[in-house]
Amino acid sequence: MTNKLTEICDAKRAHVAARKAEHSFAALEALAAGQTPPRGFRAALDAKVAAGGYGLIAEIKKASPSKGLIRADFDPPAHARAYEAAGAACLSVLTDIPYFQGDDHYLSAARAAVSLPCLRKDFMVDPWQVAEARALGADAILIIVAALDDILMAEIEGAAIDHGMDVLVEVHDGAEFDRALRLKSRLIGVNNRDLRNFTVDFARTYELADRAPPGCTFVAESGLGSKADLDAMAEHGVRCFLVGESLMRQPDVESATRRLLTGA
Ligand SMILES: O=C(O)c1ccccc1NCC(=O)[C@H](O)[C@H](O)COP(=O)(O)O
Repeated sequence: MTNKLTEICDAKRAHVAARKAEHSFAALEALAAGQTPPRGFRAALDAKVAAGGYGLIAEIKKASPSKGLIRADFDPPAHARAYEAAGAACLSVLTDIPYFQGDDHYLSAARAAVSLPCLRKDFMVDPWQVAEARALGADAILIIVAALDDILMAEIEGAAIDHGMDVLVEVHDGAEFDRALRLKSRLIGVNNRDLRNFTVDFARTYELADRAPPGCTFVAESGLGSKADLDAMAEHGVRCFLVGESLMRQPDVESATRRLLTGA
C-alpha cells in the first residue's frame, strides 16, 4: 500500500470507529431500507456504451490531496444537474472530509437533484460503511484493492451486493488486477494516478485494458481532460471514464462536459 493511501485509510478507520460508537447498526440499516432503491450504476455505463457513446462517471470534487482546493464556488446539486444535462452516465461524489473537503450531505444533495446513479467516492475500510453509504442514497461504492486484504474486500463487496449496490473495484497494476478478478464485481477501474507521487500515466490503463475479461465494464480513472484523451483510450478498447478535476475547474461545467464527450 502507498504512503498517502495508508495515511488516508488510517484516518478513515479512526473516523469509522467514532461513527460506529455514535450510530447503532440497526438504525443505519433502517435508514438504508427507507431509501429509494439503488439506481443501476454499471448498467448506466453499459447503456451509454451500447448506444455508441462513452460512459462517463462525472466526479463532484471540491479538493484533493494532490491539488488542494479545486473549486471555490462548490455547489453539488448544480454540478450534478450540469453533468446530467451534458450526457454523463453516472456521478461520483467525494464524501471524505479531511483530504477531499467532501461531505456526506454532498452525496444526498447531488443524488436528489438528478436521476443518475451515484457512487459514494470514499475510502472503504469496514463493511459498516456500506450500510452508511446506502443510507445516504449511494447506488455504488468504491473498493480500492491496494487498501484492503482479500478477506475484507470480499466482506465489503458482499455487504454492497446484499444492499443491491454496484461496486467499482479500483486497481493500479497487474497484481491488483488479478486480486480484483477474485471478487464478483465485473466493474473494474484502473487509476492512472500514482498515489505515492501523484503523477498520472495513461500507460497504466493501456497496459491492463486487454486483461479485462469478456463482459467486464472497464473504467479509466484520473488525469483525463479532453476528448482526445478519451479517444486515445478508446483506441485501446476503453470506453468508460472517471473524470473530476478537469471538469470541476471549468466555470461552465455543462459545456465542459459536453466538450469532453463530443468535442463540440
Ligand atoms: O485526486 C487525488 O489527488 C487523490 C489522491 C489520493 C487518493 C485518491 C485521489 N483521487 C481519487 C480519484 O480517484 C480521483 O478523484 C478520480 O479518479 C478523478 O480523477 P481526476 O479526474 O484526476 O480528478
